Amino acid sequence: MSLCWQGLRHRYAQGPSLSYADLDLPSGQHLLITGASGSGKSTLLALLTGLLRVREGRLSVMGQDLAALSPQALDAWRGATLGFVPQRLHLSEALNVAQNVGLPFVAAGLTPDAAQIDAVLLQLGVADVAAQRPHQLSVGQAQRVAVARALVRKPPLLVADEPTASLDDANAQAMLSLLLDASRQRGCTLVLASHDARVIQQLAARDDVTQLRLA
Ligand SMILES: Nc1ncnc2c1ncn2[C@@H]1O[C@H](COP(=O)(O)OP(=O)(O)OP(=O)(O)O)[C@@H](O)[C@H]1O
Repeated sequence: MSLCWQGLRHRYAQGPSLSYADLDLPSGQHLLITGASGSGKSTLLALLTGLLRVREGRLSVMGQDLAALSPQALDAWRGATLGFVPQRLHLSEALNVAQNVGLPFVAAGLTPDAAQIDAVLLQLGVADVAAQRPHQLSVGQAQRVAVARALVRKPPLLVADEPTASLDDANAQAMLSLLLDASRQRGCTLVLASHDARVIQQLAARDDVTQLRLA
């Protein structure tokens, strides 16, 4: 199982108590988390990525029981296991494209691996803009750079939060294809939270995607 939880619940001190139906996601399956605004998608992503500690229930992500990790071990686990594509791409204007893609190494206290950066830029078709700043990129190029940054440390898990929310149809389609293709090529598990009807319609038809609807 790549993802597995039982009795998972998160209680906000000044907010709702959110409980999640048990799930076993077989290896090779991707997970699409859907649900209306406020149904708990972001909270679930925060639990799966270790940003919120599991206080109730059991949660295993890529074979690791997250509750068993110290805060330091959780940081190290996150750096080695998880590639994250945020809704707003958060590319730094102070850095060029190659430096942005190298940020996951810096965050882990490592020297950016130039060969891995070059390889992922090439794979995602943005090697030619490596020296440019984010504001010089098209929307599509910026998406590719954000996905390259998520993949540069070869994580087995790729997580995207509402990756198409602010995109027109063409760029939304491009982003979705990018995430699916990158996951297939690298053998990653993809976890995607979205309430975008375009995404749900396209992914619902695939037999390698499990849909989790939150109420
Ligand atoms: N830090 C917090 N403190 C208290 N309540 C919170 C906190 N964060 C989220 N909530 C509440 O928890 C519920 C679930 O929020 P969450 O952001 O997980 O939902 P969501 O499905 O991602 O929504 P959206 O699609 O609007 O981003 C909501 O009622 C929200 O108001």
